[in-house]
Amino acid sequence: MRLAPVRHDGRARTSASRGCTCIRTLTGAPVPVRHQEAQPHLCVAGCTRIRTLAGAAAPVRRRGRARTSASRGRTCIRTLTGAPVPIRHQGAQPHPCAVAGAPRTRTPPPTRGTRMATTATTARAQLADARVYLCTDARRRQGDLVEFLDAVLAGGVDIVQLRDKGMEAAEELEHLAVFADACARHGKLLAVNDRADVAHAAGSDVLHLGQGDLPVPAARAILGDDVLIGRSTHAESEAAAAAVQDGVDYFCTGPCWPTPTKPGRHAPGLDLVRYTAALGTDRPWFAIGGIDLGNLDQVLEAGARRAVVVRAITEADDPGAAAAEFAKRLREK
Ligand SMILES: Cc1ncc(COP(=O)(O)OP(=O)(O)O)c(N)n1
Ligand SMILES: Cc1ncsc1CCOP(=O)(O)O
Ligand SMILES: [Mg+2]
Repeated sequence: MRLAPVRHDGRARTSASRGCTCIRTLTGAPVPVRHQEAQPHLCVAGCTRIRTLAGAAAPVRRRGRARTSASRGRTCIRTLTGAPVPIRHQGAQPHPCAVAGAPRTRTPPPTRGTRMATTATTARAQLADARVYLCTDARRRQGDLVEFLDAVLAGGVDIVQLRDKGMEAAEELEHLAVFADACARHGKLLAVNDRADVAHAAGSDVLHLGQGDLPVPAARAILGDDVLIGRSTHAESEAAAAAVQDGVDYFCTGPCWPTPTKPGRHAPGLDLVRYTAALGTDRPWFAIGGIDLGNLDQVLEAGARRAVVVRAITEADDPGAAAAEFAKRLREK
């Protein structure tokens, strides 16, 4: 993944605001990014901005820290809905706001909700160690989201994704704030499905993209390098491509069995799991689709060491115990 050169030009808009436009070229194509600020921009020391997203003005505190000599990462802590969330930026050059004289004080590590934000390095190490990846809806029917998340994350789920198709972004962000707090309590990874803009706004560790979703370079243009990106694969050619594609951190193969959770999706079955295992890739990959505790041994025998699960945990009488059993059996292999 190429680092993105970022030009950050500040210019006064009104007496009370400052606007700047960052031109990012992550995929070769320049992407204008507009900011609205309430005060002079203190990128390194932290500043308060008013950012207008979806028409809503939100105070933003911005913090920056050097990553490598060629790149800088920044995390903005915003309060859009009461819950602070980080925003990650990538830039290849020192941020001109800092060059323009903002005080360069050491900043505390970025935070999301009540937790220390997962650094990209830590998140990638966690991904490498992950065995159980849960996709769940927001439990609106059960009304037990917090308890459910605490149970499954304590039980052994390593990554949890909010997968609630058709939900509007504002509502998704509200639920994701609850997921983020739960992940913070348990030190686990938060994943967003489909939408890079929502992953960015939620400060997610992970974005999951299917074959028909946003192309990976387009998602990287929004998210930078620090958010992990995963892909779905349903055929040998897709799995082989995902194993080597730039910008992909992990991939999933399946469905292993037809599943009502993904209606209409042809199931390539365990042959695809066997094929993927034979690739011998170092890139983390998960088997998905129709996996439960009754057929998990077949998935393991086919060569998978990681699994994505929906119903076998979300519909279990004891979701925490089901998560623990998946974790135990995947880890003892
Ligand atoms: C971890 C994980 N794996 C696969 C999927 C499926 O993604 P996709 O094929 O884009 O289908 P939808 O989930 O978007 O309906 C996933 N979401 N998460
Ligand atoms: C989202 C998705 N993509 C392929 S299979 C699947 C759903 C798996 O759900 P379940 O574990 O309930 O079969
Ligand atoms: Mg998708």
